[in-house]
Amino acid sequence: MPVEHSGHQGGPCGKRVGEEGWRLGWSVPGMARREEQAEGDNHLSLAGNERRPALVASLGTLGLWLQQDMADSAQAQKLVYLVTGGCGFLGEHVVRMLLQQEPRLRELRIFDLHLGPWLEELKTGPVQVTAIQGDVTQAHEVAAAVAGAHVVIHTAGLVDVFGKASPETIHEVNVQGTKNVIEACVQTGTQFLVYTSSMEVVGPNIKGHPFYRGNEDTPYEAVHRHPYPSSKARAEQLVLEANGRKVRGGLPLVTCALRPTGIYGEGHQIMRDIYYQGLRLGGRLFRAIPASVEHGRVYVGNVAWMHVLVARELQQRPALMGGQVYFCYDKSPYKSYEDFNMEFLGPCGLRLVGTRPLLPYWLLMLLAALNALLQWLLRPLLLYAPLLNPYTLAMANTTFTVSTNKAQRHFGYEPLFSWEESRTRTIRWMQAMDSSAQ
Ligand SMILES: NC(=O)c1ccc[n+]([C@@H]2O[C@H](COP(=O)([O-])OP(=O)(O)OC[C@H]3O[C@@H](n4cnc5c(N)ncnc54)[C@H](O)[C@@H]3O)[C@@H](O)[C@H]2O)c1
Ligand SMILES: C[C@@H](CO)CCC[C@@H](C)[C@H]1CC[C@H]2[C@@H]3[C@H](O)C=C4C[C@@H](O)CC[C@]4(C)[C@H]3CC[C@]12C
Repeated sequence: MPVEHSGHQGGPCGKRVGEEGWRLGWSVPGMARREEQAEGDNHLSLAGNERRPALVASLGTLGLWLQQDMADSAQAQKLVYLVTGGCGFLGEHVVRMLLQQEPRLRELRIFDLHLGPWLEELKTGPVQVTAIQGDVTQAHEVAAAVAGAHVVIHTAGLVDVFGKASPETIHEVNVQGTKNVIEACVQTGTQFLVYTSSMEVVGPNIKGHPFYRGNEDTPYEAVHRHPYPSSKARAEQLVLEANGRKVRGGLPLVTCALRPTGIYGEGHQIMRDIYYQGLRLGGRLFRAIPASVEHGRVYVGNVAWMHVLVARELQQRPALMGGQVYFCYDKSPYKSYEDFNMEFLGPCGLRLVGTRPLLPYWLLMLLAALNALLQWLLRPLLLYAPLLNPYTLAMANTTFTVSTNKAQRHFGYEPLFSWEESRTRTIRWMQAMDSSAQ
């Protein structure tokens, strides 16, 4: 069961486009709808040109419309957005979703410790895309990036439940980094802040209590010992407490937090690791968790869409949405962590062996504890960071699922991608990844 993070191997996952294929082909259903609408408008104006007697009057009206249209779009394209962590798994989807779905965007700033080469392709579009290499733990770098932005979407974070980084570093990035973002908004006069929180600010808790299809108001004993959930919980609290603070110029800061459950989709590193692990095991994975343990999952495109929508609607309904938290949800089915992964790994040729866990839970716990010990012993020599440790085992083995419509009620959220689409896109990405490895 203990596995290390993957090396690269080819596998039976199909032969399609190269690894970057999902990036090049990136589009959303809403985009198609906007194109259809534009075509519809063209038909209308052509039909108008055919009616000769009314031509002079129509041209005059057309001129007025055009002027109005140009004025509208000049007026419309006025907002500056900043996405921190914009080159991460979720951040990249948020960036692309904003470019496709936020017509009022004038400039999009992407702030990240590591900038991706794919940013270059975005710079040729109508929106000014500004890539900023920077560190959220450096207050002056954050302030410089935030200055002049209308909206900040703060997704940057250190996501580590495997013991790769020290607790101090996790705290520094996730808590101090978030403090820096809040202070930058206050000092420079940015009024809207959306924070990417996590289901883990709620649970699962260290006692292993199930959270079965709960919502934002479900009582749950949130107890954190692990540095990652503790840091996310503290950062979320800071963001929510900052709601209503006066920013430079005197207007109130409006903040809210989105709490995704386990995100999946194109670019998901852990899915990649599990896939390569399965290949190393001869195309098999061995069931470790009972199928009855439900683990909440949400498609990355829908999480990105929720960020775009919440950022937009926060400006329209600050009184309702300011200081609120929203779970991220869609129509992904409720399943165990392993069964859910098989929705994608299965079509890529992997098999989950066993209808029940193959090892007793006490043995898994022992292996997880052994991994933790090995990590500690080997730390001076090398980084040993397997997927299985006492914390990840507890996460995978505790029911935590969400059932809510708060986002729909507060800001009209509906998932942009159906479950079938989310599944297909994720499978295609895995197949592309596999063919590029061969
Ligand atoms: N992946 C999930 O399942 C999941 C679930 C719930 C919440 N989240 C949250 O979503 C956010 C994004 O997670 P992700 O899965 O995309 O992770 P990721 O590691 O892919 O992305 C995080 C990004 O933040 C950047 N970053 C890290 N430290 C930074 C620093 N000091 N300064 C500037 N940038 C820095 C990284 O370079 C990276 O691009 C995180 O805040 C995470 O806590 C993730
Ligand atoms: C016990 C193993 C047998 O197959 C499986 C171990 C799986 C774990 C590595 C993952 C189980 C649950 C995952 C977490 C969850 O989906 C939610 C998260 C919240 C987010 O904020 C960060 C990622 C994560 C902690 C995610 C990490 C991987 C798991 C622990």
